[in-house]
Amino acid sequence: MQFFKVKTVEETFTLIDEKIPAIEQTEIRELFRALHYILASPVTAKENVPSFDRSTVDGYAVRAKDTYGSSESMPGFLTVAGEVKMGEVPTAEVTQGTAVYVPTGGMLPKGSDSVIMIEHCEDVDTLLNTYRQIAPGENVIRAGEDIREGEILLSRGTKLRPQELGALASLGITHVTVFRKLKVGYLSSGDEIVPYQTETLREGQIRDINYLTIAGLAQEWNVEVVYGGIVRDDFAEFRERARALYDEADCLILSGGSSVGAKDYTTDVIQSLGDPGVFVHGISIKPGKPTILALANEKPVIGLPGHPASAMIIFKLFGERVLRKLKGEKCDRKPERILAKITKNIPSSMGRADYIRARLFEKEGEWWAEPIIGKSGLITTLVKSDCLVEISSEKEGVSQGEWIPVIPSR
Ligand SMILES: Nc1nc2c(c(=O)[nH]1)N[C@H]1C(S)=C(S)[C@@H](COP(=O)(O)OP(=O)(O)OC[C@H]3O[C@@H](n4cnc5c(N)ncnc54)[C@H](O)[C@@H]3O)O[C@H]1N2
Ligand code: MOO
Repeated sequence: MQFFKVKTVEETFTLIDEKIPAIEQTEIRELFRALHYILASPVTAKENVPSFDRSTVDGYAVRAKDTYGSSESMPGFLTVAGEVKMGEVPTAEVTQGTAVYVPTGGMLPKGSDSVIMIEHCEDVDTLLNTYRQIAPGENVIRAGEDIREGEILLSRGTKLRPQELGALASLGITHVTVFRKLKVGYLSSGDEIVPYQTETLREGQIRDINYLTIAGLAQEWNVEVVYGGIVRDDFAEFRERARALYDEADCLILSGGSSVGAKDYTTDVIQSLGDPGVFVHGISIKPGKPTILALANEKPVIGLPGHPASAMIIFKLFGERVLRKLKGEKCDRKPERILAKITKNIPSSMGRADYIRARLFEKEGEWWAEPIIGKSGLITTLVKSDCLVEISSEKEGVSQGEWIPVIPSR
């Protein structure tokens, strides 16, 4: 009889971070096609953004000190000396006692250091009454305030979110060097599992759920999935099919057969793929205890527990981390969590982390999580839930009304 040497959740994350290498291949992508890719070379700014001082409001460019002492009851007086046109270098200059009209985003004219908003002054036939005093730099973005020439804007390993693409666009960068898109191979196992397209099930058969849930998550993470089909509980066939898929992909995901039953061949199949082999078999977590993580010749292999809710939760928690490391992403932060109050008592065992499916709702300005109770073989427990409540291994359950960490799903 084989027993699991279980790892804690924290130990598992540490092992993933230590062991999973980034793929080596990179590619150059046009900026518009680079969303969610991981930067493989740092980007240094070749110019200032903005390249000139600009106004952040519609108003009058002035020398701040010319407004000192101005108030509603005691306005100051300036002479309007012209107007700035958008996208053009101002022809007018600001000198002592003068102001130049400037629209939001317009270039600050020479001599000015700040902009007074139009609602704080009044232009009466080029005589400007100022009803506020303003400080130097007020309502102005300085040249280089957003990005300074020479600075490292983005480091290697940065995930390109829309805001990173925007920052790159501001510099006129049209192409970026990124790690190429990952390709994972997915294989379901089990004599009872049949393609989800099967119209009529024979008694004892189950349609392949995990392919859809796991491939769906992978696609959400910008990873291509190659489906290897369903393999029967036969060691030789399983090994052969797993090997073929492994050769084709950057990472192999096997579902089912991860436990220690007589027909659970996944561990042996994974060990046959290459060294160093399995580094986690069993995590002190519920659900998903029989999870397998391995590295076969630099390629990660993940053995997911067969129960659909377990497979999806484990892939979300650990599979995502494995793929982020493999993609070359810097991942120094834990998954996003929010705090919510729990609606009922949940018992849990010390030394085991529990991830409870739950539904979030707002009541009187506070977030509450209502647990969706059900076995890990029930996919609808995930359909009804929109978050996972985390009960860490140091806790013996949670009490109704207690604030607890929650991982929301999108
Ligand atoms: N003696 C023990 N038995 C089990 C343990 C244990 O610690 N000791 N752990 C249990 C837990 S927890 C889980 S989770 C399962 C994991 O089992 P396997 O990974 O070996 O998965 P299977 O036995 O192949 O399948 C489990 C269950 O899930 C269904 N399944 C499998 N693949 C799919 C799929 N692609 N789509 C839909 N459903 C699938 C399968 O029919 C089984 O019902 O082990 C427990 N046993
Ligand atoms: O831990 Mo298993 O994943 O409960 O069904």
